[in-house]
Amino acid sequence: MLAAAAAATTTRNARAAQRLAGLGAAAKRPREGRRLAGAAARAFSSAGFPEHVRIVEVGPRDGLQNEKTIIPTDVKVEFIDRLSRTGLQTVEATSFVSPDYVPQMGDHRQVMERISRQEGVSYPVLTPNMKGFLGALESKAEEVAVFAAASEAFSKKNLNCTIEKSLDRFKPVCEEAQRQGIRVRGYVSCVLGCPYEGYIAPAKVVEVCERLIDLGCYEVSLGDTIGIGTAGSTQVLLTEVLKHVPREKVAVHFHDTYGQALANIFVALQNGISVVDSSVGGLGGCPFAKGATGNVATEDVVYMLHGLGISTGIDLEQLAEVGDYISQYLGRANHARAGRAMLTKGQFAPLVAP
Ligand SMILES: CC(C)(COP(=O)([O-])OP(=O)([O-])OC[C@H]1O[C@@H](n2cnc3c(N)ncnc32)[C@H](O)[C@@H]1OP(=O)([O-])[O-])[C@@H](O)C(=O)NCCC(=O)NCCSC(=O)C[C@@](C)(O)CC(=O)[O-]
Repeated sequence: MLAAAAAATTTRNARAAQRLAGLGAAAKRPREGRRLAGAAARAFSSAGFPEHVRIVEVGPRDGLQNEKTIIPTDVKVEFIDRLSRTGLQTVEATSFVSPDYVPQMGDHRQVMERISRQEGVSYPVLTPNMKGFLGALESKAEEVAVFAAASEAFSKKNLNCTIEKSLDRFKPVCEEAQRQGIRVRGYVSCVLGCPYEGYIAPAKVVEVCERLIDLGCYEVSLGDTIGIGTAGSTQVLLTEVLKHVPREKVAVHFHDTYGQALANIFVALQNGISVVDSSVGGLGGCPFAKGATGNVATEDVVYMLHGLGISTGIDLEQLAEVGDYISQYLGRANHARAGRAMLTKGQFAPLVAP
């Protein structure tokens, strides 16, 4: 399946490269790209990097949740549908949370009803408690996510309860999900720092990760909620986490406040991690972490991954168009550097095509 996904991407990227570079020069570019990607893949996979990375696109949820003006449901549906056609395997669609806390996600039911679900694409939704889970179930969600924090202060702001209480609330969610055959993903926020408490000890992150895995989460995503991490602190954290949690159950989720997200993802890849969360156009922010910027841009992550010879199954050109669509709708700058470059006339087409 991975080989098939990689082959499909190769063809799509080759076509994209031809279109973007202008046919004269492009005729050779896809071949050069493939050669480069092959050489990079050999070099990096022998150094322990994954051969394939699954991107968890969180734009429709993390990306939009902090927008102050309510976005029409039609636009959210169009956004999700466009993302689903880019080769992404996972598009986090919405949150079944209280509209008093996050008004932007108040149309969760309508979003789930109206999206065109593509085969092979998962549409997880956030469910902080049984009320949210039951709503998700009625909306035929096939995957949900519970979200804890490694910081008590953040947990109180985000979920209005302690970490322990949040885990108590997740227990019946995970049990019922298991009975219904629904996959549960876990998040841990503030893994590299908290807007209220500052430094967070890696041991605390490990403890919450282990609790989520014990509850039945198939994967835990480590959230650098305020984008404060560096390559150094990411490595220190992963060294601890990977002593206790199997590598294949760990994902990373970086915000890009300090511009370090790509470097941190590179460190995660070096540690063999193969699931990365991101938002097209670098959208996003958390209503409970003021001043933190959006997620790392998916376009930039995919460009880096393809450059390392790591397959994603994603058509980068199509993805860049979706990032542009939503940025234009929101009337804000597109924060994806690779996305902007690909869409700018006269820019060099990417050479890589894994
Ligand atoms: C969890 C609660 C609900 C607790 O909030 P609470 O006030 O303690 O809840 P409650 O159980 O006392 O209920 C209060 C009211 O909320 C209702 N309620 C209760 N549950 C739900 C629900 N699921 N959906 C809709 N309504 C709900 C409930 O029915 C009741 O309504 P009333 O009787 O007063 O009319 C609240 O704190 C909440 O909704 N928080 C939202 C947090 C959130 O969405 N944060 C952003 C996502 S996390 C994030 O961005 C970080 C992440 C994942 O991206 C990773 C990273 O970057 O770090």
